[in-house]
Amino acid sequence: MSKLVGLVGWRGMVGSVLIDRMVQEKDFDLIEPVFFSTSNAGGKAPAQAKNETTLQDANNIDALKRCEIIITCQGGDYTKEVYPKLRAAGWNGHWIDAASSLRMADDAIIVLDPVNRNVIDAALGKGGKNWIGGNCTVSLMLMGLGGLFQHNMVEWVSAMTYQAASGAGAQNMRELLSQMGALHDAVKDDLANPSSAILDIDRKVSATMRSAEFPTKNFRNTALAGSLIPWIDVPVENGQSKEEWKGGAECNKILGNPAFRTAGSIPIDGLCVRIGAMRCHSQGLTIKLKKDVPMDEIESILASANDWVKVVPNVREISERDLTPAAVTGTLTVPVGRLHKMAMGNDYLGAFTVGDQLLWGAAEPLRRMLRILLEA
Ligand SMILES: NC(=O)C1=CN([C@@H]2O[C@H](COP(=O)(O)OP(=O)(O)OC[C@H]3O[C@@H](n4cnc5c(N)ncnc54)[C@H](OP(=O)(O)O)[C@@H]3O)[C@@H](O)[C@H]2O)C=CC1
Ligand SMILES: N[C@@H](CC(=O)OP(=O)(O)O)C(=O)O
Repeated sequence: MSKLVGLVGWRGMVGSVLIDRMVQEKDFDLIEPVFFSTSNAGGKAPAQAKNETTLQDANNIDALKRCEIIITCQGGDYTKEVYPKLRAAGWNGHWIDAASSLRMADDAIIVLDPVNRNVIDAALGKGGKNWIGGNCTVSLMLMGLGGLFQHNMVEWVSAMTYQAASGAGAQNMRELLSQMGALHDAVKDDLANPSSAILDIDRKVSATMRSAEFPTKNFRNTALAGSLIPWIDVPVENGQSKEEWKGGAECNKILGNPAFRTAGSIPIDGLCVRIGAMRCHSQGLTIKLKKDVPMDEIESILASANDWVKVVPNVREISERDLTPAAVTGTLTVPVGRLHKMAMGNDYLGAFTVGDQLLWGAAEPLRRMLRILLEA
């Protein structure tokens, strides 16, 4: 008989991408899904439902307890509220979660199986039950650079990120487009006139961006369209934002290394910046290698690390075509390019990588963890 799998948060942004991928990969053929809701218990479950066609209450511990596996994309507040109650009620099933709340817990594994299948298998062998998706920026960097870590070639990494609006949520994606529209509206007539002065256009754009009417509620009163935001998430120690802290903390945990900032861990740090892309995060990377390795060897190590990474030759036209959010969005491909030895020395590697933050950055590692559990 198929395992009873509870799905919470399936109609949100990450959840919808997860369901799409589960349909594409025919995962529903292997499970008996139970759909939960925090807002519409008793309503009709989506088309993928089989025997359980009614939405269950996502806050009802007894209803959740029936499931052998629960996947949640509902968010951190839901996890903090429901997960402890479920375990306290004696539930011993597998918990697969997109939210960050449990990531650094000792009994949780951050799942990214093309990179850390060994860590997942070891935890499974010891009876592990908590499988948490990593931060999108972290997962995408490891999908791109996985080969270098696998071959123990990395002394440290500096990551400068260019993160999409989707990372902040669905409302922020909408607000980015509203901002773009407002800027265009402000200069529509001037653009239609080929002889209008560009500095007049620019003045109107700047005035619109700074006006009180510009739609900025979701981006904390800051313009993103035509601008950028050099801070993501709350401040933590050492002048870092939490998004920057996750780079070091989560990468080391995913790789099974000692804890970040302790002996034997890999220093990973940088600056995380929001830009006006829709759903692809990009990163400019400076990688200090443990030794000088020839470029052709580096390229072949990167390219063979997993089935989704794609090495893009360091050629202008190919980079402009293949190494952009516009090219990558909605795909599982993680291109890595701009590969070159840097002016600081032959053991310094420059790289640029792009990835869809709702696929490998959020939904796909969860879906693949479900498959691992179903096949175990
Ligand atoms: N956004 C991202 O890039 C990433 C997010 N995550 C994590 O995933 C979790 C969910 O994020 P995200 O998918 O962005 O959250 P959403 O806000 O899109 O969805 C969360 C929940 O909101 C409820 N909801 C209320 N109104 C609507 C509506 N109009 N349309 C759809 N759902 C609605 C739904 O619950 P219900 O059906 O019960 O009413 C839904 O499951 C968070 O913990 C986040 O940290 C992880 C990685 C990346
Ligand atoms: N913080 C990420 C998105 C995200 O949800 O991250 P996390 O899963 O670590 O909370 C971003 O803004 O791009």
